[in-house]
Amino acid sequence: MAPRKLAAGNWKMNGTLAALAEIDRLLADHPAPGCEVLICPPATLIHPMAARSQGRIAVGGQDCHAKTSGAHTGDIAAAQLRDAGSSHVILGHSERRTDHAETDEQVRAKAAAAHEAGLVAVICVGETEVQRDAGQTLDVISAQLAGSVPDGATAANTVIAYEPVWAIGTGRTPTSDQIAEVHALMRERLSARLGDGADFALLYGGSVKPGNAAEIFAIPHVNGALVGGASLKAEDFGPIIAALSAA
Ligand SMILES: O=C(CO)COP(=O)(O)O
Repeated sequence: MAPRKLAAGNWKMNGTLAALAEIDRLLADHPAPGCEVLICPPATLIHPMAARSQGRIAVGGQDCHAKTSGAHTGDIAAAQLRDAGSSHVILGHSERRTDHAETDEQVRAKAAAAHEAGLVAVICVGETEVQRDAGQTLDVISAQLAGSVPDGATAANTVIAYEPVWAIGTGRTPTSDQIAEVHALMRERLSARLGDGADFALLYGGSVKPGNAAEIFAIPHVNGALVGGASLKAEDFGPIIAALSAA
């Protein structure tokens, strides 16, 4: 099995019901994309987006709790995401690691909960600019992978996204060689630890735009993208989907 190609959008804390018009535009402009398409909107939009996309676009959450239910005000269980129409959930995004002090251990527990609920976990890793400048990138990625990916991870239930923190929302991207180096390392680490590590979809994320998508998708072991700002509008996300379909 070759890794699947996945164009994933992370809407972060953006969008109200009116933004679902972008789904209609995407479906009209790309009726039969040559890759999987996933959008992870704010939790308030999961159910209406799933209803609107009729299974033609996968819908996901941006976080879940490690427990199945209980007294956790403001949190959402993986099974609740699934019940609302999600098939995926982003976990360990750097904004959650920073804003909510999430640790690798917590991300690992959340991913196990996601798997238990039948969701695909999109687990994020990435170095800060200070860590890159200090030459620690490969060590940081190795440690995050080892700590955040649960033992039950398979290519079917887990996707890994490499998102350098300094490239998120900045318009800056690593060089192709820098992305290739990290993706090769991730492939090697997953293959060493998990039976089907060669088949995991590995995404790049951080300032992916229509103008740089084709170049990024040509890099070995890049099987798609996790797109923030450019996933909000069909006119931007559409060309990224087209570039991945053609890759
Ligand atoms: O964080 C990201 C996706 O999860 C990337 O965001 P941008 O594409 O806006 O840089």
